[in-house]
Parts: sequence; structure tokens; C-alpha cells
Amino acid sequence: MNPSERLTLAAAAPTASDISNGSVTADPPAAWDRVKRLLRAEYGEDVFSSWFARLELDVVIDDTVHLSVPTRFLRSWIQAHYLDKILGMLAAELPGTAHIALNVRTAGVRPIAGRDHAPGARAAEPMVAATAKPAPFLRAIEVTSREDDLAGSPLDRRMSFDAYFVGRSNALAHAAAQQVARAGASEPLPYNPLFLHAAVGLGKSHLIQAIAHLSESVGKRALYLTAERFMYGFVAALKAQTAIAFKEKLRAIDLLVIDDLQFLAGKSIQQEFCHTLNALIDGGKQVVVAADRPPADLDTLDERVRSRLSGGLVVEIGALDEELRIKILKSRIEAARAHHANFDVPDNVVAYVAHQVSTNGRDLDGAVNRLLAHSALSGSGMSLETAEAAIRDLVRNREPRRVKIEDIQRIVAKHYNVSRADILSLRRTATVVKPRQIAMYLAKSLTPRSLPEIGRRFGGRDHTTVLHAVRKIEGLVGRDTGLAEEVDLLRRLLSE
Ligand SMILES: Nc1ncnc2c1ncn2[C@@H]1O[C@H](COP(=O)(O)OP(=O)(O)OP(=O)(O)O)[C@@H](O)[C@H]1O
Repeated sequence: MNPSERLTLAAAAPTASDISNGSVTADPPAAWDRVKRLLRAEYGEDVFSSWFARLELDVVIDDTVHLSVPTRFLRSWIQAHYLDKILGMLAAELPGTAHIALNVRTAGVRPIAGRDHAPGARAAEPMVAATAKPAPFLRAIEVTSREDDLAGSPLDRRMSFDAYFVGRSNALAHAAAQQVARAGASEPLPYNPLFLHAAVGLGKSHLIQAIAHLSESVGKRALYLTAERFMYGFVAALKAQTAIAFKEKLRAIDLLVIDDLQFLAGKSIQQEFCHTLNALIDGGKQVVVAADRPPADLDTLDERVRSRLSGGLVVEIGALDEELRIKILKSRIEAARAHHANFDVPDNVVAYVAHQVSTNGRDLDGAVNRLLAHSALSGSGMSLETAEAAIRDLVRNREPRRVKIEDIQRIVAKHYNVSRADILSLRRTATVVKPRQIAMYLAKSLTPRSLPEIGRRFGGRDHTTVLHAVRKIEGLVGRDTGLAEEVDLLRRLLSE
């Protein structure tokens, strides 16, 4: 599906007769069960278990159904291939559904599925919203009017410099961000473009939104867009024949901030992005970009865009050290106390949580949510024991899983619709050889087993057969993006 098709996601409302003859229901969980059954029937068990088995209903707010998946990869895939289909089904099963918000969830606290009609209701209280960050595309599919096509993505006022803590891992990024934000509109630009990259939840979006806030407060015209908002904005403007206005708007600003650039897809959109980038930089306008990897690793991006992005300052934000994690936790606890005066977390508990939850800022938010929920339930003070119980699942979920060769064989076999016995057998038909070689390749890359041992576990094969399979798949993955995506999915299935 190309992005322009995705703009037609406004759902057709069910007719009165659909409702009166009982073919639709106002009960979100029941409607969602029906949609899942329909998806299984339409796409078959294999596709269903690959893409939809872990797609869950979170909550329905007004006309938007909030769904979630555990990984960004699944979200991108579903978004690109199945979203309009799911929206059509949901609209038929759940009257009044007009939009889907597809979130990436972290383990643990989730809103309870149901319909919430409260005027202006949000998906969750702010802390929860931070753990289940709305997918960028949500803002994109909300594009409905010509005026909206030209608007930026909403800024989160909590993501300011004041609320951003600085440590060793982000000092350089923070200093560069401050300089870029504070530079006067007519001053020479310190770094252009400024490219920030980091793994999930380490504060990229926070920092670049802080740049946009501060720039606006010193009188500059800043536009903050997720890469997907850029894509949809441009495509929507094209459809509405306002593309010139869209480009002019982009070029009339002092600062363009683009988030999650790794999601920029499509040749013509990349070309447009490249023109915009060149026009802005050459015209002395500041560009700030954030992504989950450095420009050189953005494989799907056009070489010219990558080299232009590498031409300014590229800074990585590293893992949050323990001191930084303590500061973030304390600030979140303090913020929660504004609404829950009895929520008191002693320093030794904060230190314990900071030590245990070492992954990222989003998990720290998740940990505070859990502490809050436990303290509300127990009604007593927050002891180390309570804290340990509260964050147990968060910590356990983060421990790297040891992958077993049997699991690899089972999951690969299921994915390719063959049996595990086929994989271990001597059969040499193509339908069995490919999954067998992929399974061997994954066994080599995901387990510490030696080639001879892998050979033994694959029906007593020689180590040279394993080596041949590993080399072959390695080579193919480098050339064939379809296969690379399949292997990536299998890896993720195995590491979850
Ligand atoms: N240095 C920091 N100071 C304060 N809060 C932080 C810091 N780093 C991360 N956070 C918080 O951690 C959470 C996740 O951060 P953010 O959304 O900016 O991550 P991200 O790098 O953009 O992740 P993603 O790649 O998933 O979009 C937010 O609540 C953010 O405020």
C-alpha cells in the first residue's frame, strides 16, 4: 500500500440497518475478538500468527480505536500493509470508529479496553501515555483538512529543556541542541543539519521537541514533524493540490525538526525531502533530525539524503547512566505527587529501581506507573519489597532470552508452513531447503553453538553443510530486502 492510499483511512460508518439487525456491537472487546477472527479467516493462520497474534486492543476513545503491538517493526509492517483493512473491519464491527492509533507498548501497565466517551479524554494519564507513546502515523491519519495538511505535529509541552537531565551520555547532544535553539535567526548556524541518534527511549524526541519549544520562545518559526507526518502532509497536500503551499510553508520557516527519520519511505517522498533539505540548508535555515541510527545506517534512504545528513553534526545519545536514571525517576515521582499526595518513594527505593531498570526513559516511566499502582493498592508506604514486586515483570522482561535451537526450528517451520520433522529430514525440495538454511543461519547467529553441534542438531548433518547454509543466507540477506525482512521478523519472534 502506498502512503496516498493510507490517507483514505476515514472509515465508512455502519448503516442503521447494520446496527438494528445486530451485526455490529458497541462492546469493544467483543468487536475486537470478531475482527481478529475475521483477520484469521481472511489471511490464514500463518499470516495471522506472524502479524496479528500480538496486536491488542488497548482502549477506544471517541472515534479512535487504540491498538498496540510489542515492537516498532510490527507496527511499521501492520501500518504499511494491513491498517486500512483493519480499520474497515473495525468500522463495521464497532459503530462510530473512524481512526486507529497503533502504539508500541512496553511490557506491563496497559489501559483497560473499553469505550471512554469523556470529552477530550486522552488515551491514558500522562505517565501512561509516555510508556505507550502514540505512533507517529496517528498524527498523520488525523490529517483531514487542507489546513491540517500544512500543520506540524503537536509538541508535548512536558518535553522541555527544563525537564531534560544531562549526564555523560547526552552532554554533547544537549549542548549542541541548546546552541541550535538559542542561535538568533540572523546568526550563522552552529551545526546544520544537527542529527541526533539513539536507541529507543533515550530521549531523542524529548531533546528535539525541547529545541522546537525554545526556538519558538526566542522568536523563531519552528516546525516539528515526524517523518510520517512529513510524508502524509506532503501526499495530502498533493491530493488537495496544495503541494506548492506545503513546500512554501516548509521553506518559510527558520527551523525544521524531523523526528523518527527512519520511517521516511517512498522514492518520490524521499526526493521531496531531499529538495526540502537542500533548499532549507542552502537558504540558511536550520534543520534538526532524529533517528534510531546514524545517517550511514539508514539503508532505505537515498544516498544523497544520507550524505547531506552526515554533512552537519551527527551526535549519538548513549544509554542513561544510573545517576541520570535516578534524576529522571525522582522528577517523575515528584510529578505524580501533584495528583497523589500520599505517593512517597524513599531514596533507597529510587536507587534500587534505577539500578534494576537500566534500559531507557520509557521503562523508567513504566516503573513509576507500577510503583504508583502498587502504593495505591497496598495503601502502605513504599518498601523495597513492594518495589521489587511492582517492577518484577519489567525487569524480567528485559533479561536477554537464551534462544534454543529447538525453538528456532519450531518457529521457522511454523512460519514457512512446514513441519519441524521436515527441517530435520533429508528432503531436498526447495520448500524445505530454504527454511532449513534460514534456521541454521539463525542457530549460528542467535546461539553460542558451534557449527558441528548445529549440524548434529539438524538431523546429523556435517558442519560444512551448516557453513554453506550460513554463508548462503548471509549473502542473500544482503541482496534481497524481502528475505532480510523475513529473517528480521524471525529474529524478533525468537527474542521476545
Ligand atoms: N535525559 C532525560 N531527561 C529527562 N527525561 C528523559 C531523558 N531521557 C529520556 N527521558 C524520558 O524518557 C522517555 C522516552 O524518551 P523519548 O520519547 O524522547 O525517547 P526517544 O529516544 O525519542 O525514543 P523513540 O526512539 O522510541 O522515539 C520520555 O518520557 C522522556 O521524557
